[in-house]
Amino acid sequence: MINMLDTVLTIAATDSSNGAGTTADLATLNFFGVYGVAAITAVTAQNLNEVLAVKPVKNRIFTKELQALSADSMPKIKVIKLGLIPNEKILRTTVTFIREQKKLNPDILVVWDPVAVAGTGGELSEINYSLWLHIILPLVDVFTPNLNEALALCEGFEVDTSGLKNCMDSLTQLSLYFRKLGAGTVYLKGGHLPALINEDEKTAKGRSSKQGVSEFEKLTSYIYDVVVSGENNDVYYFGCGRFAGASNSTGVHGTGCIMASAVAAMLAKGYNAVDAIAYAKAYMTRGIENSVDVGARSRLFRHGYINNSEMLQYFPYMARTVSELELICNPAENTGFAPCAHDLGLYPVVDSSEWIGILCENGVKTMQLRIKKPESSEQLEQEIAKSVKLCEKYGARLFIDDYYELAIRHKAYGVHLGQEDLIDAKLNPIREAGLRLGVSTHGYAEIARACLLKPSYIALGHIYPTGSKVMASRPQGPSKLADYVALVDPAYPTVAIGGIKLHNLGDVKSSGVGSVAVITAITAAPDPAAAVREWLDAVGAGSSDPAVKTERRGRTVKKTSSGSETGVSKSRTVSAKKTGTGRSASAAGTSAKERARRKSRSVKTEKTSEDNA
Ligand SMILES: Cc1ncc(COP(=O)(O)OP(=O)(O)O)c(N)n1
Ligand SMILES: Cc1nc(C(=O)O)sc1CCOP(=O)(O)O
Ligand SMILES: [Mg+2]
Repeated sequence: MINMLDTVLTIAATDSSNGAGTTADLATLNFFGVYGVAAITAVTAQNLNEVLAVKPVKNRIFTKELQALSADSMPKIKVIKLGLIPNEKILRTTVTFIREQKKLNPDILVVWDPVAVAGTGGELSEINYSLWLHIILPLVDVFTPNLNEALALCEGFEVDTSGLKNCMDSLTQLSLYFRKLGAGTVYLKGGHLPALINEDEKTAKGRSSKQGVSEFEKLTSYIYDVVVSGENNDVYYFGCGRFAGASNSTGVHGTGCIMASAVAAMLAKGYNAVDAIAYAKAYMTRGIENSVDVGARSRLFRHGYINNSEMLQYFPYMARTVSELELICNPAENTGFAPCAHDLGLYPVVDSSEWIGILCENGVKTMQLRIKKPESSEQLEQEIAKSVKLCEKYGARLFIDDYYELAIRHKAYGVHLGQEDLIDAKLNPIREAGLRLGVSTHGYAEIARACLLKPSYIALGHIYPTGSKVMASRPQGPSKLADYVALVDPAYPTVAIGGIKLHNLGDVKSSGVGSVAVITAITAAPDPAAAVREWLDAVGAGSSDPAVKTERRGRTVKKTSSGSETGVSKSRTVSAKKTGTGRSASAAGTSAKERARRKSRSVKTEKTSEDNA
């Protein structure tokens, strides 16, 4: 269903082939359930081989289009997406229009895809954008150049392709150039990177990393996009497999337009820029892998929006550091964390062993010790040791928040880490000790990062406003919670957290989430023991853990068919259902490496008979 109030205006040219331009933009917006309107800047005659003609519309007509679309009789525009602008006259009118619109509605967002050359090679615009960057970029909230476009706009910049780390640093510097000129979020798409790698580096396959994957392989087998966003120039690396099916063509027609429209749609739906990019990227991967070869130089993208576990296989991975990004290149070594029950039940989060005792005595089977201000390191360690003993006695699962080294030392059941914690945490010792890992997420991008780490569960927060923690993000609400659960379940157990009380529990449970984490609903209750019992009645204590088969806490190590070791037993897999007609590109086009990676995304937990009881 299209929400007519989430309106996106695309300012772009037509494409007679409908692969790119305004019609592709409108198709994309439609699939995302937002309402699209268009102001045409030029008419182009194109097919999947070439651009035959570009005819700019008269500036007078273009001005009227904008006037018509901004009239009171139209839904309010939430996002403006800029595509092909053929000449300076149209660009000037566009800049004036955006300034006026931002004055009337400061919340309006602008996405700019700097189209200058068609994917098939034809020149589309006569504008020298380098001269305009300082005027346009301060008006732009999300800037989406591909690497070729970015390099054309930053004359003299050379990408350092000598290894993944240097390359990512270099792409970050390039993104920062646009940020300094005023762009909001910069989303630099790295698909064209292999073309920049020189002959010496191609033959330097011997320069292998310690994992045995050469730097050349790392740079060419996967696509890395760099996103720089926020006041502190936070860097996000998005990585995904390379679609091999497009290698002997100019690729899939219109992907730049479709990507920018997908981002615009997600912004109109209220997602932040980084989450919008994460989901839009999944949409792109799905459409590219199912693209159709009609015997032309470029392929036809296949649209289609879904939001459930089928989409997970197309999701990018997100990393905050290059060493995290390396996990993408070494799927066989990225074995994931020990599994836990799919349904963890009521999951109180408390700050002392005294509370842990109360929870254990009243039948809680999953809990977390979260001490934010320990009196001393000795007191902290004693509290952890005492809590572990209590939980062992009562057969309860104890996760330790933040202090993973102490959790390992005292053999806790698991560890819970947030996105910031993950930047410095050493994950290998946690994995090797067989402890479970729970990871906090607050939207699609963080879910994409969690999936890269293959944790034991994924926490989804914060659902409602909470007084227990200062949050950087907005409350997600039960509807987004349901979307996130649909995406990651059954691959990962899910835990909802943040502002959950008995009065909103019904909506939380309707999302299908496997566990409910609460602080104040129990710790601030007048009679905490009674509150625990009431919550246990409402949520349950969860199910038993998967069978314990190895030396410590049940990590069943199996060989996959590809021969790599995984830390989980695979009882179910999330299968890709191929949609529509025509030749599906997936089987033919997806590289063996990518298929292996997909395989490693199969279901993370075992569903025991108790799970289904
Ligand atoms: C179950 C669960 N979910 C989320 C959190 C929050 O963890 P984090 O983001 O690391 O924040 P702090 O709790 O450390 O403030 C959690 N603790 N438990
Ligand atoms: C510790 C914590 N983490 C959150 C997240 O979203 O990551 S919300 C939260 C506080 C939860 O407390 P209450 O149940 O009192 O709202
Ligand atoms: Mg933390």
